[in-house]
Amino acid sequence: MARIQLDNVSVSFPVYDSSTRSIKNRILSNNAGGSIDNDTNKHQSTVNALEQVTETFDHGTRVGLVGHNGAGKSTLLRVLAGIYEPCSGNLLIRGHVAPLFDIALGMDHEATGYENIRLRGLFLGLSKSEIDRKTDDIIDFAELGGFLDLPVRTYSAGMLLRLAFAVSTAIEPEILLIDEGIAAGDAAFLEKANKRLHEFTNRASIIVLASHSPDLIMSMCTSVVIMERGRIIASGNPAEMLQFYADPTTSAHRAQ
Ligand SMILES: Nc1ncnc2c1ncn2[C@@H]1O[C@H](COP(=O)(O)OP(=O)(O)OP(=O)(O)O)[C@@H](O)[C@H]1O
Repeated sequence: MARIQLDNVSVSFPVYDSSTRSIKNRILSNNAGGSIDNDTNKHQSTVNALEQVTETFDHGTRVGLVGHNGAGKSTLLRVLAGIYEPCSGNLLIRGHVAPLFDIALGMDHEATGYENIRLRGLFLGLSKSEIDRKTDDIIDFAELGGFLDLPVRTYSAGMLLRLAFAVSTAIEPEILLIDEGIAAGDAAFLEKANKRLHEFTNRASIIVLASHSPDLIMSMCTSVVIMERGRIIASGNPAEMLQFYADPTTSAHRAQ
């Protein structure tokens, strides 16, 4: 059974050569982003993107990550995808993780569309024989015809998206990570992509979706986690959590 367990997971980014302007920082306290630690001696700041996140997502969970800009949603998804390592804490992931963001990651812009089907497939953890079995389906779905023989640097943004989306959704996901905004491509492709996304999500055991859209959260999620400055401040059922987030008297609202 798929499972995600985060135990006091923290992620911070050192930023060198930063001007720390502490007086200005104190006057203009920021509402977005994680917390910032300044070390004036070393001209270094540290952005604390995730701080001591402890949470468990079990089989059947469809969780929405909600929070202001810079609250840590994408960082959390990237930690779950193995793109970022936690600086401290423990992370246990049981199940094959499929990230549906940075979907062109692992592609080589000098290689052809066909070659990139293999590259991206390997990047997503497919074996060579699995890629062989799925290649016809990917080609049919992408509808790029003769362009698959050309280097992908010659593709438009929408064409690249077609190819990347076709490969990314050809796998059998156990844990599906989605950052909202897979919205390039023309209308015909978007309709097809939405249908495929629906089938794809139905096959996943755990979904973690970062979104600013209450409608999307309500339609997809069984639970919601509210993030603020790198921390989880509340979690529960979607309707209650969205109400909490929209409540002008809570800190979650003031941080927007
Ligand atoms: N590569 C990086 N270097 C330095 N700071 C970073 C980096 N990536 C993210 N951060 C910081 O980490 C914090 C969390 O960012 P993150 O992208 O996770 O937020 P988010 O909740 O996804 O925001 P949004 O809703 O705007 O997409 C922010 O303060 C951001 O400035």
